[in-house]
Amino acid sequence: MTNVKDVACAIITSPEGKTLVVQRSAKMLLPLKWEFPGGKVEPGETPAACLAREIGEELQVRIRITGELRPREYAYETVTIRLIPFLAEITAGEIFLHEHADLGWFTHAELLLLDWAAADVAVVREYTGR
Ligand SMILES: Nc1nc2c([nH]c(=O)n2[C@H]2C[C@H](O)[C@@H](COP(=O)(O)OP(=O)(O)OP(=O)(O)O)O2)c(=O)[nH]1
Repeated sequence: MTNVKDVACAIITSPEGKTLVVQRSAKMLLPLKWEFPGGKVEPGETPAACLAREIGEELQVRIRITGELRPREYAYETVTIRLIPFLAEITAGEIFLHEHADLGWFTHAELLLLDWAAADVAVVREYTGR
């Protein structure tokens, strides 16, 4: 498909096994939907490099990538994205939210109850095994 935007996102887990999710602000596209932190891959950038940059910008922490899930394409009304999910852990820093309305650390059962950005639903199913 033409003009698909690659979006890298991080599924960050804590040592206790909870998963970090962020809530989009009321002023963003997809207002107040929950998503994994990340963003659009820029020209010439690898998805992994994009993720490190976006996580620095959005959360002010550094991460280590530990795995990948299946990329998922989703056609919104105005844009089609390919969401590229990475599994990751925080290696340095304290989270400070720069762009999002809220964040939470959730169990797998709790993840399934959130109001997700539509593209994320398939990723969350694969991740939680539901
Ligand atoms: N970061 C992230 N974006 C997601 C997820 N699921 C999902 O549909 N998206 C969408 C929302 C946006 O349209 C796009 C990511 O763009 P972005 O975060 O770099 O930029 P943005 O929302 O500020 O959008 P824009 O104003 O730059 O167009 O992917 C997700 O889990 N994480």
